[in-house]
Amino acid sequence: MSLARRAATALESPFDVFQRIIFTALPIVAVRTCQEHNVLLHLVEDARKNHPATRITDLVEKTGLSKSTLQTLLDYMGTLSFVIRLSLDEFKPSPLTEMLLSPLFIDGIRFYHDMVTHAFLGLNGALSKRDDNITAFGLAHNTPGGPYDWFETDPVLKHAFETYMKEEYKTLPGWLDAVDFPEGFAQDMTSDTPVFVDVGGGIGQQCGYLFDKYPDLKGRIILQDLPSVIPDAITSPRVERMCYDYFTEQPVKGARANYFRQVLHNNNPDACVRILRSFLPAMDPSSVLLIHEKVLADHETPPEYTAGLSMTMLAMFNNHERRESEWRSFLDEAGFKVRAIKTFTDFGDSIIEAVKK
Ligand SMILES: C[S@@+](CC[C@H](N)C(=O)[O-])C[C@H]1O[C@@H](n2cnc3c(N)ncnc32)[C@H](O)[C@@H]1O
Repeated sequence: MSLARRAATALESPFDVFQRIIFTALPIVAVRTCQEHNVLLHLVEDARKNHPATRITDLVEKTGLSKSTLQTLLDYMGTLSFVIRLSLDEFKPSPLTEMLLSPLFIDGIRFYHDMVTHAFLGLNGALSKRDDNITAFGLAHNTPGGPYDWFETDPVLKHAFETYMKEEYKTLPGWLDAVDFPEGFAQDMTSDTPVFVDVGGGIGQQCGYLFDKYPDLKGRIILQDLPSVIPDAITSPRVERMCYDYFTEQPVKGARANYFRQVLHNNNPDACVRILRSFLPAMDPSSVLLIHEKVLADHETPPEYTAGLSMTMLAMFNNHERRESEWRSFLDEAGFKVRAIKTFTDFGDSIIEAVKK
């Protein structure tokens, strides 16, 4: 993909480059609008009923949007191949339309459109303030708190975020393809041994991934997150749910694997050091930290997706995705040494295995 993108960029004229930049916000705006007003749903439902096309006058009636608004929106959606125009007044779904109605696209786009895109637009202003305590997210949403505080008052966006976190990586290789968990972390133990603690584990999708892959795994699987998140989490006899603030001492002692997925990239280096140090008293000689994050090569430009996620961290938390040397440096500062780094996607998704020094 990135090769194709570079080839296309090489062919672009200055006029093309300018349009590409100024219309950047439009795909997410057009898709979110068509989702919210059920435009895509009506196209798909008509196709399922074997209607050869959906007439614009029917869409006007069903959505309440005006004919000219629908024409404009659907013209733009057509340029993205998200719908197909058949005539002046008739449309049908493209091969991509139904995908835009799946949980990842509905909730992931809602989360990015309603929350993150505003923060992107606040970034320039926030950086101009020259104050590390001001985030683009805070400025854009006029709030002193961070995104996780915001979720406590906005259950719809909180649900959208949880679905996005659950669904986004399903099509990529998983971390258990890179790590032999039973061999590496589950030897010589009883059913009382804490084998896996998923710290800031959200609704517990990685706990589910572990016990689905290894149904005979012995030992306790523990999911930890904030009190506002745990009630939404997976209910399974295999998973103990626990409210825990990762800035306080880890209460589960001697766990084989303390796993953090996309938790540390929300926190600045000082906060990461504080979080990691809160695990030192809980680590015994068989305990390992498994940090599941992007590990960017020190001297390379990351892929577009990873660089975009890094911009998201900048806008939302004043943070970024980290290079290998940064991970090594603050793990060292927190009292850990890196035992291995296993990278398992083209986007830098990696497991950093770290042990107490
Ligand atoms: C980016 S999400 C990652 C969720 C999950 N690990 C995953 O990868 O799907 C970060 C998680 O950290 C949790 N979190 C934020 N602050 C926390 C804190 N102080 N203590 C524990 N969890 C926290 C959030 O509620 C959220 O579920």
